[in-house]
Amino acid sequence: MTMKRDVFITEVALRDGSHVVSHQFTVDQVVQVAKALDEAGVPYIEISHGDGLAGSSLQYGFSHTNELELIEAAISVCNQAKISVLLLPGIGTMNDLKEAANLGAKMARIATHVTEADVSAQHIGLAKKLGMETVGFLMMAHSAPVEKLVEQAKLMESYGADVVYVVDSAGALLPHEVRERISALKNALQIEVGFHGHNNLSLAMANTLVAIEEGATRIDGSVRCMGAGAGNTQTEVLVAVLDRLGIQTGIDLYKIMDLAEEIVAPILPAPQEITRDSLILGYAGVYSSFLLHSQKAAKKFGIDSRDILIELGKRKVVGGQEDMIVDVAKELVKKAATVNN
Ligand SMILES: C[C@H](O)CC(=O)C(=O)O
Ligand SMILES: [Mn+2]
Repeated sequence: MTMKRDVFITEVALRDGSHVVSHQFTVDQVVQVAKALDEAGVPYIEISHGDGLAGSSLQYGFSHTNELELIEAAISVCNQAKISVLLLPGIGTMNDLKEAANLGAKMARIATHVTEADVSAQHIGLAKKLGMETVGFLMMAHSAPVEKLVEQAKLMESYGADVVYVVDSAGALLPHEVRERISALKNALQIEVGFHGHNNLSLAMANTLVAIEEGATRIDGSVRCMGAGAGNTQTEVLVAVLDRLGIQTGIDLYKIMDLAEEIVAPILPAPQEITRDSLILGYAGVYSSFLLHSQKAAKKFGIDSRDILIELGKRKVVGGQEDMIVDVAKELVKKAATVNN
């Protein structure tokens, strides 16, 4: 029997949550989480390095286990859930996508900075050719005006995307800004619209509900908020809230609560909360995955990680510019030395 779903949830703890464990997921962890998500009725489970396919590198952090091995292992234990992969053109290649599709990944999410959708044309085209459900993922959506977002989403639609997402990578969007963006996309596009939130300003749930009110039907969540920064919209809470609203997700509430408590919570290095640093991410509009890199640099150079993050926000740094974190830290140290002399 096919499950009626009003909203389709993509669980991202095994991809966005990879940032939380510095990309050290093991096969055993992935198998346990994916199996339980599948049994709970989650329709899509994303698995890749936190920065997408082929993200394992000095720049982004090396993975413990090759992501293709993780994808293969997850597919082997899922009966109904489809495995999704994330790919950032320039990090992942066409070949990486082909390998994931050959293993059985059914959905490809092609992620670009919100103003750079044109670099997704080839990858969206290839994903469609490979028979994958294809999503355009417009990151750092707070950093461009609504008209720009619409223009870029239309490009992704024209390349063949089945869905376009508003991605609040920095957890910086306020509810009225989510409303404007989702409603503009709903008016301009023929395809489905999605929303991916981060909880740095404690607004992930509110923003997700606004997105659904405006017609978004694809929603990302992470169990126990296991995602970069303060994490994403908490999946098990979202399932409960949507159930109260009479919106069907097809996900079993008790089962997703149990897996959150018994399987995911023990994997977290610390419970996900809004710390002063993750709050600054949302406040300054900085990519959530810069958190751990900035904390590391702050420790190394003996400065306040908030100062690094605020400066990165001023410079409007985008994903892929992780090397700027150390540059900024060095400049701050130099500036402080000049002031003190
Ligand atoms: C590569 C990023 O971590 C993608 C994402 O989840 C975001 O921009 O948010
Ligand atoms: Mn994210």
